[in-house]
Amino acid sequence: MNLGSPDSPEVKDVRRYLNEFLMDSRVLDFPAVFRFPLVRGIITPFRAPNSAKAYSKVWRKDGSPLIVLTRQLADAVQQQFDYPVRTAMRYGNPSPRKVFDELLQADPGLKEVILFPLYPHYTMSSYETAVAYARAIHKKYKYPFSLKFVSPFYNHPDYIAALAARIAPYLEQGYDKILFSYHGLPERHMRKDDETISRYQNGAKDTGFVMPAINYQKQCHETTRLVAEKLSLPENRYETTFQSRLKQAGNEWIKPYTAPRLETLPADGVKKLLVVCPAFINDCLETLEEIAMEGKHAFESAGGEELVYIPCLNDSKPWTDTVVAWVKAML
Ligand SMILES: C=CC1=C(C)c2cc3[nH]c(cc4nc(cc5[nH]c(cc1n2)c(C)c5CCC(=O)O)C(CCC(=O)O)=C4C)c(C)c3C=C
Ligand SMILES: [Fe+2]
Repeated sequence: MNLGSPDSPEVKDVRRYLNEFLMDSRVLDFPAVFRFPLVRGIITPFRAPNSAKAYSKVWRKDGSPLIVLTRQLADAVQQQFDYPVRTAMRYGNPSPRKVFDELLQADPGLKEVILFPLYPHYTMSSYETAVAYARAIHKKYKYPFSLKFVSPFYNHPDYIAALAARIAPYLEQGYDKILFSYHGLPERHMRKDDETISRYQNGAKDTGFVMPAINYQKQCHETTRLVAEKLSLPENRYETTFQSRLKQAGNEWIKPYTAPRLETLPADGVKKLLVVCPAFINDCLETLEEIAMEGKHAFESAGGEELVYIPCLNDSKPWTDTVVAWVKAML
């Protein structure tokens, strides 16, 4: 299960998608009476035309990169797996309901579905909303099978090894610095996540998955640390930043921000920059447009010689093998 995309890069479809996404109380966590006018009256009308232009730049013949690449991962997993493998999206299509219906139609005796949220890091606006939504649909429509969840995996040795294998060939080409750029979050979300984590640690909450003991920001730093250790990166050759800030969701997001850092790195002597985005399992708007296009332009206009974007894990062999192994271990 991944985040989801609009059905097309047309403004009307992007508008519908943004409305669904931003009305999620785990994403824009303001009380509903403020959220509704903010999303419908301010954010979506202004953002939809710009986002539609951005989507058009990366849209493929067969659809949005996020949807197509998630499907390719599922197909690669299916090659090694006897049970049906399907993709579902938190927002837009295909919805968990459609996928649950199809699975049940194909096998009316279906006993169990294992849901794999394609988010390495736990936070309420990504992993938690995917799990909560799938659970709500499962309960509402009284599906006769049980649901199990793959836990967040930001520090799992197999995920770290798959990331290191993805990055290693790029290091051989030579580089001054490698930037680990993660999706950003409003500071406010971090405080809420900290409360959820401590409630869970005190045993008051049974989540059905293994809740990390540390918050999103710390999970991201831990991913960077473990990958750097695995690749023996010297400390002065890598940094962690946070991208994709939506100002209307709150002024203070977790820092440092990716965009301004890309503009100051050349003045710090960084000529060749590698960028990897470990919070995203599949390439999408936020990696292909924001980093590989806009970020590259910003870095190179500020005096950098070259920004090389390292693609997400997608359906790379070490990652596909990891997905297969983890799910088989849960059967
Ligand atoms: C309050 C706003 C947002 C929070 C919090 C947020 C968290 C978050 N998002 C992802 C993963 C993705 N986000 C993507 C797009 C996207 N994200 C936001 C806002 C928040 N995200 C918006 C408005 C959009 C839409 C596009 C745009 O207008 O910029 C995507 C790409 C989707 C695609 O179709 O390609 C992904 C993936 C995570 C992992 C996360 C929390 C850690
Ligand atoms: Fe996002």
